[in-house]
Amino acid sequence: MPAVIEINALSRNFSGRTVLHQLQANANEGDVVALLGKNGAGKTTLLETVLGFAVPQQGEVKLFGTPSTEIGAREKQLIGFVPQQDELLEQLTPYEQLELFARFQPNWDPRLADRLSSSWEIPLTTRISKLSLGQRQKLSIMLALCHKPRLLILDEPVASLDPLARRQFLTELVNIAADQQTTIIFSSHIVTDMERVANKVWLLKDQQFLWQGELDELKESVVRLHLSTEQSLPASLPPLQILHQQQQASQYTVTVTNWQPEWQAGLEQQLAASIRVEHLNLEEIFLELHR
Ligand SMILES: Nc1ncnc2c1ncn2[C@@H]1O[C@H](COP(=O)(O)OP(=O)(O)OP(=O)(O)O)[C@@H](O)[C@H]1O
Repeated sequence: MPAVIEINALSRNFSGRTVLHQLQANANEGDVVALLGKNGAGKTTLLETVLGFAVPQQGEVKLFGTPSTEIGAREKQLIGFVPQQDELLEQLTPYEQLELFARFQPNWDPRLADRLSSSWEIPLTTRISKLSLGQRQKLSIMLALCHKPRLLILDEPVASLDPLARRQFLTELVNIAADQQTTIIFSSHIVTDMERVANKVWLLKDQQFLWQGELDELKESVVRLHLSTEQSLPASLPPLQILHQQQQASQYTVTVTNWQPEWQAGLEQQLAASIRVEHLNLEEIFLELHR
């Protein structure tokens, strides 16, 4: 079975300025991918390219085994998308918008739609133009979720949601990824949320994936070492890559990548040091990688 998403040597530029360079990644059924990057790193550009909205200058993206710029109506029905700026029809009410959308979606789940609209208190009979930003965002999420997509792409879906709605939304995501084996690509600046639900991370920096792989492996690789030694530390510690280093007398704090637990004993011996390894959460890792 082909991967749900295959990104192959993908490059994008705007007016000669490279935004994405030679990206390579896969996502399979049931993967929940956290797409991370600073403002302007290229997250929206990548998601829109994955969806086939633009032809890349180099490389390609395949969805369900077909180039994303060539997918037909049948594959499109397998995709749910929450864009950064919603595309709701201002003159309709949420009820009318949901009805209209459901008409074109054979897999529409009316019970899920009823449950979400009631727990999210969507004012079903108010014109969309009169809704708050958070209510609009909830409605956009419903349109993407309720037809039971096999691929769900969410570009900053929770920026305007209150903490309660965000928590409910995350629970829905976890459920659909587990129950339906939906593949989810999720971009957000609320990194703690992503850490709760993602099993993979795609981290964009300087036009490339600085990390593309399992979240657990990233958390094992980037750690903070607390060293106590009377020796001065060498400038580099290959194969570790030092991201940041601080010293107070004989105490060093060194944040590294490429860490492997089995190296601890050898490093302690080499540096005549005792070492405590501190594991970081995803937000701390993101900050360390952007120092
Ligand atoms: N249509 C376009 N024409 C020219 N440049 C563009 C276009 N779309 C995006 N860019 C540029 O590409 C870069 C990446 O933009 P993109 O919106 O993909 O970033 P992002 O990671 O989604 O940012 P944010 O977190 O702020 O939403 C930016 O420098 C942006 O100015």
